[in-house]
Amino acid sequence: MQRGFAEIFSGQHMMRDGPIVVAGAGSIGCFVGGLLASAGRRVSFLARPRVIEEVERFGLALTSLEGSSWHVASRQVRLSEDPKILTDASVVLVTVKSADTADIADAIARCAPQDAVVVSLQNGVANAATLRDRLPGRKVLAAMVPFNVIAAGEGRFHRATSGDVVIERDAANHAARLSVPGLVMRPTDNIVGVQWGKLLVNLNNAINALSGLPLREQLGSRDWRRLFADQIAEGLMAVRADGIKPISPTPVPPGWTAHLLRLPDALFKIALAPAMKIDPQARSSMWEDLERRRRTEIDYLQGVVTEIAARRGLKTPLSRRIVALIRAAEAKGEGSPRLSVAQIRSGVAKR
Ligand SMILES: NC(=O)C1=CN([C@@H]2O[C@H](COP(=O)(O)OP(=O)(O)OC[C@H]3O[C@@H](n4cnc5c(N)ncnc54)[C@H](OP(=O)(O)O)[C@@H]3O)[C@@H](O)[C@H]2O)C=CC1
Ligand SMILES: CC(C)(CO)C(=O)C(=O)O
Repeated sequence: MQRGFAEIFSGQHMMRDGPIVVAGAGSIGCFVGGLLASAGRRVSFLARPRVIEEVERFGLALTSLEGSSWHVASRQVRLSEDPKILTDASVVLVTVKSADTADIADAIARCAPQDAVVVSLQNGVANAATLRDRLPGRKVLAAMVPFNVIAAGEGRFHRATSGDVVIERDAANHAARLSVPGLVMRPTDNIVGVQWGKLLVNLNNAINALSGLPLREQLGSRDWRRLFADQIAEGLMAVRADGIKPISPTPVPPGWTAHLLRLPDALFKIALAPAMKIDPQARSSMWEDLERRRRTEIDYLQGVVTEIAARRGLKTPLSRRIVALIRAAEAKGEGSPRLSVAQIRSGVAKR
């Protein structure tokens, strides 16, 4: 056996003792990677210079809605903008936005060991497939992150909603290997259903980004919830037309979500408040993209719905309108356009 490559047997698989490398450390990567480091795992961050400077200067101060906190000193993680940091990875956690998946896959192909296990912690339903296409012969696991992370600056990352990560089950049990205090990874035999269920929830990312409101305020208003419900109804119609059975990331089944969202405020609070704990500051990752003048993931969320609809001859006017509004906001580069429900619905036949 080679020095430094102590192999741990688990089931039929072996795992090298190399670090976990977070590929594209931003909100999710710093939070998940930080929790792993705080539990004593060796963690490396492939990150942009601004993130490296922030972590070098402040370390990581991780907090959660439930009141837990963790501090990770900068010396507890290795940081680099050079993909060569992937060279000794045993696990690579992919946490870039969907448009960057192909590029990060190419970096993994060039630099990471062939037996490093690649885990996608991204939203959308196509990232694991992109990684598999570009990383032939490598083990790629899809996972779904249900919680929101706020990047508050100066190394502070706050988990602003709750939930466990769900990860594709594998014989080497990466769900257990990557679970540490504060971070539970639950294995599933149907990650595809889980990802499509999350996609339906993520259709609110664009609505939230267009509104400019915190998620809690937005979801506290029936008009906004009705808009989200109409968006889910379109998404569900498209997804079902493609023969997909989504699994909800919340305790509410996908078929019921739209009905519950349409309830009057008082009833909605009673029905969903226990399941929906949201920090008053939480906003969707797409809102953050608009604010930071970055490309959004709209093509991988509403864009998937409109693509299925086009193929199946279905009408999804609200999804099309929202794609157009997000594209316009990206092009303008002025952050959230802070639209009203009526402005978003303008020109879209009401259900
Ligand atoms: N934020 C959230 O609350 C949640 C996010 N998600 C999903 O998780 C995924 C990650 O989201 P999030 O953490 O918000 O994204 P972020 O944009 O915060 O983080 C991704 C980071 O990766 C960097 N990056 C991209 N390419 C490279 C590269 N080649 N080398 C080094 N760094 C790179 C980006 O830099 P740059 O911006 O300069 O390109 C950015 O800093 C997305 O799919 C998102 O939808 C899921 C649940 C919740
Ligand atoms: C807010 C949350 C957790 C669900 O929409 C999310 O996935 C995101 O912001 O991308």
